[in-house]
Amino acid sequence: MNDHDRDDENQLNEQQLEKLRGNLRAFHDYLQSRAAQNVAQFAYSIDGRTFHYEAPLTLPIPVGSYVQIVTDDDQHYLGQIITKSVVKREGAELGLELDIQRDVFPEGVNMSSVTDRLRVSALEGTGVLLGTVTADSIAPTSNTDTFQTATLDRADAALVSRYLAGPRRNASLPIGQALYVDGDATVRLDAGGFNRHTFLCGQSGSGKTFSLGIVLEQLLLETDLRIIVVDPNSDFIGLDEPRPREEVNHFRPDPLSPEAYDELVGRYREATEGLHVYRPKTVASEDDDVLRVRFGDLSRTEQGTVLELDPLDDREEFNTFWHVLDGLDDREYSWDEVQDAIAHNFTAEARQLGLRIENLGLADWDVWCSPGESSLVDTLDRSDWRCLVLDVGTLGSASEKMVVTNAVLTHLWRERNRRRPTLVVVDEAHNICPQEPADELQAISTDTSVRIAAEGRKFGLYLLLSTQRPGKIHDNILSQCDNLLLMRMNSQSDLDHLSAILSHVPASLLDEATKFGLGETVLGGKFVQNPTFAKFEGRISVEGGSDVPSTWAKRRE
Ligand SMILES: Nc1ncnc2c1ncn2[C@@H]1O[C@H](COP(=O)(O)OP(=O)(O)OP(=O)(O)O)[C@@H](O)[C@H]1O
Repeated sequence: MNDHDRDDENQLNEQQLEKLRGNLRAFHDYLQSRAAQNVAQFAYSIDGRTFHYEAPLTLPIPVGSYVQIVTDDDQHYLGQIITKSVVKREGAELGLELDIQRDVFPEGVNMSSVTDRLRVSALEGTGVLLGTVTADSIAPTSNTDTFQTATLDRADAALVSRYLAGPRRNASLPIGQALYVDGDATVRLDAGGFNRHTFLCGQSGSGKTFSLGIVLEQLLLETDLRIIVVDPNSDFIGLDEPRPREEVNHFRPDPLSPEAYDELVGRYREATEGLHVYRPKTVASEDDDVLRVRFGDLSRTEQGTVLELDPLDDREEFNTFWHVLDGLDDREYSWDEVQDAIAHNFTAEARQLGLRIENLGLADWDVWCSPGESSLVDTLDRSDWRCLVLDVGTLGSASEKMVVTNAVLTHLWRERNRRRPTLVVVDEAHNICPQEPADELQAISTDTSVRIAAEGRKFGLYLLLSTQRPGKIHDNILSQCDNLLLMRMNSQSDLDHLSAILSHVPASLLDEATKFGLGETVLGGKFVQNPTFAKFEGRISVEGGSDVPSTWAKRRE
């Protein structure tokens, strides 16, 4: 064996080198994972209202979830995670002496020791202290509830349930289960919170309509609040029809026994006795009321807008029109009576007016009451109803929808001094109160909605507006909404818009909406104690307005 051969033998071959590298890597990973496991899991509070925390990456505490905090002196707190981020810190330096002869390395490689610095990743963030937990209460904290070292862990379902049940003087509306809790924790809305305006938004398919249905069902079951639903997609025409037990159970975590189902349905039928579904004559069944208004129910401005009359550009016609209306006995005139009066006015302007009506096709609208026929607006004045569902979705034209909606909103505002608590629910609200109205009818409905949003509360008029396009709603209305129900929303600009206008839910919680699944929501405002993450569950009534089934896409046999 010559010197050269001996050198080759002493040197590590590729396989041995790979093994050495592997061992070093394994040792590194072992120390790294030990370091990660040893990340402290602690919290401290310097103001008694909020806390800071650090925890291992593996601790499942999503933003919005509940945590239990126990201090060194055994004070227990319930907290909620508000922000969460990953920090990477430099850990200890790891050094390894290599007991290997220098000449075993291939040429150019020279190693007597290796060193490596561990890098430790951990969670850190902030939260709010929701209360001090004792055996019989969860009391608000004060600014003296400061602590330096406390352990932090996920809160158990029993504690979260206790918190969510809260001390309530008002009726509670169970709407589903809290998210991020191992076990059942029912989320209940405080019915008293509906004396504020409410904003519900989420992108298409997030479960808005289904969830709104649950809120309405619970309001019907548990309160006496009168409800008017402006329903542009015919989604709530089955609100008074309970589903069969199997279907009800399909949407519940705790299936109802036949007896419990009968009891619930019995109560629901009672609660919906005063529910009337108003539908266009073309589709109304015997049980439905006919969705019609009198021309005289509209304000003069609305009437002129329907005829597309401009007081200055069309001054002659406009003036004739006003005189015709003045000649009618009282406000309760029908469209037919107006047309009749125009036909009996033999002036040139009246003839122009008649032609205008004919050309606009106004006489063919389905929404006009015949002479003597009772109008939807008459019902608004009565007190023998509990809920009115207005199926404007089936009306023939967008203008007819707006006419009915305007007639209702204008009347409610005009009669506000009656002070009858009424929740006005408007689905697809961006069509009724847009930031930028597309036409005169929209401008009128926006104007009335802004008034109701600003001053309606003191007269008992509360809005519940639902939309998938929060950026399109008039800012002066959005800013008046004290309750928020946010479902899945992918658009960051919409979320930024919401957080700029609404202050009751921190932006970091709103941002969670991008991760929501079907039916999941964050609730904030007067109807919950603090922002609450939930999944809607427990729909009772039939959903209307379903999409056309995609059976055409089925695989061919
Ligand atoms: N919490 C839920 N549990 C079970 N099914 C749900 C839930 N929420 C919604 N769904 C179902 O998901 C589908 C879509 O829901 P929904 O119509 O309420 O969505 P949406 O946000 O109103 O959509 P769009 O704006 O397009 O009308 C429906 O078939 C509904 O039955």
